[in-house]
Amino acid sequence: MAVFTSLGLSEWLVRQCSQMGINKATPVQENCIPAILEGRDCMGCAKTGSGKTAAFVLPVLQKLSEDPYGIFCLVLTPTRELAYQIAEQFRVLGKPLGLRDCIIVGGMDMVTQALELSKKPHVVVATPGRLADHIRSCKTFNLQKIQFLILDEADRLLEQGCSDFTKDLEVILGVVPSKRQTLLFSATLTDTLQELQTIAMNKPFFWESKSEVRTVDELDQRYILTPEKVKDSYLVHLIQKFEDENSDWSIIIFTNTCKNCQILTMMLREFKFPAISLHSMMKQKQRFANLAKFKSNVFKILIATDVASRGLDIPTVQVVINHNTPGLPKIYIHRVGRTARAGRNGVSITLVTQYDIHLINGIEEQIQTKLKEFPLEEKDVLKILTQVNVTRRQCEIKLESTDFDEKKQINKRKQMILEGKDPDMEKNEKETKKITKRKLKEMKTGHGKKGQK
Ligand SMILES: Nc1ncnc2c1ncn2[C@@H]1O[C@H](COP(=O)(O)OP(=O)(O)OP(=O)(O)O)[C@@H](O)[C@H]1O
Repeated sequence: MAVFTSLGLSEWLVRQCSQMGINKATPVQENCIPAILEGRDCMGCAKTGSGKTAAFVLPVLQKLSEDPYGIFCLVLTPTRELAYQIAEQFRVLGKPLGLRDCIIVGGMDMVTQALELSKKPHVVVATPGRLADHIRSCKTFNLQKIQFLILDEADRLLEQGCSDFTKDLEVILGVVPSKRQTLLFSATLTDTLQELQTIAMNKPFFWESKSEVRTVDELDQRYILTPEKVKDSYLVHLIQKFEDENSDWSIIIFTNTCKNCQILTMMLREFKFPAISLHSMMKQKQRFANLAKFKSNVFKILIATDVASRGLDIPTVQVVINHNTPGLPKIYIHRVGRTARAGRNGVSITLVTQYDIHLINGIEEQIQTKLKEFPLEEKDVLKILTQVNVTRRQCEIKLESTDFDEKKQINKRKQMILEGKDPDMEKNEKETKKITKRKLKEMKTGHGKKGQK
């Protein structure tokens, strides 16, 4: 590994790194930093926890110190928690510069953010939706002079699907100068390479870690094959085992929906485990508070949806449990990447039902590694089966008596309004589509309801 001075970084930055305990550059840093300092656009694809953040923060700070003015750099990232984490790296490494940063994310006060933007911070770290809202509604700042546009978790930002950033990105790309340096980073860039190249237009320097295996060597990847209805018992048993065998432990459990996240948290608390949740139906302040409690080890278990699967850097996490098998290999790669970071060891355990075996095959093919079975005594798990399932059912009933589902509906409607859609019209259209689909199916099979013509 190279020392930072040999990469062209100034003394003061090398000193800042060493104060943070960073003395030698990781491969992604060694390769991308000189290219960025030369003024090139850059695409960096390196494994989770390999120091991609510093690979862009350090050269930006160096350039900023040579010609400081605001707003100098814009960083876009898919989640709010990640925006805070990136801003913190800028702040710590850029301390001697008196760096001024500003974080623009949803769920926080817009007026305060607008005021901060108008003060021309050096670095703006934002989630695309909220920044696009500011661009549409506010004329007190502009991004016309930025030197750097950075897309962290770039493939996620360009992905189309449930939370689609493309419209917001269009708004943002419409107001940043075409003469700029564009830096794109992720552990999984390759699927969206084509789209990314349209953003980094100037023959970007592309660096990808060479290894075929797409997860880190220090990660011990395991699976447990379980029937759906025994899954929770395996989870409770696993956590009990970690608690019994380790004095210092912390676990992230990923699950597929906000509701499941909430129910699992309630259930694990019934079993007296120190669990806390993180999902998108929580108020933003609560999300930050819960993450802080987990980071400081007050709570040793974080149960999260994929809102926490990318980028979060919590070195103490030793275990990641996938309560559901991720549908896409790249989601798996990011989830399990929350442990075994920066050379540390870690374990990931994926709970696999008989319906998920094809997903595991797909994951293994992509990561070029075979998962190994996690050894457990099944009879110990079956002993707690009834108790766990009864507790889960009680938690489900408890949650149903709250307004959780109602809140979900309200959030969905709010989201549609923000996207310029009419929630009632959308609902009617959906209903009509459903009815048409059903009728077509009935016509095909000739099984109309009795009495229907
Ligand atoms: N050169 C280095 N030597 C040792 N540790 C480093 C070095 N560079 C960064 N780190 C540390 O490694 C950890 C992971 O870095 P970072 O969060 O940037 O990873 P990443 O590659 O962005 O991961 P992900 O793909 O999960 O977002 C951080 O705690 C960071 O401080």
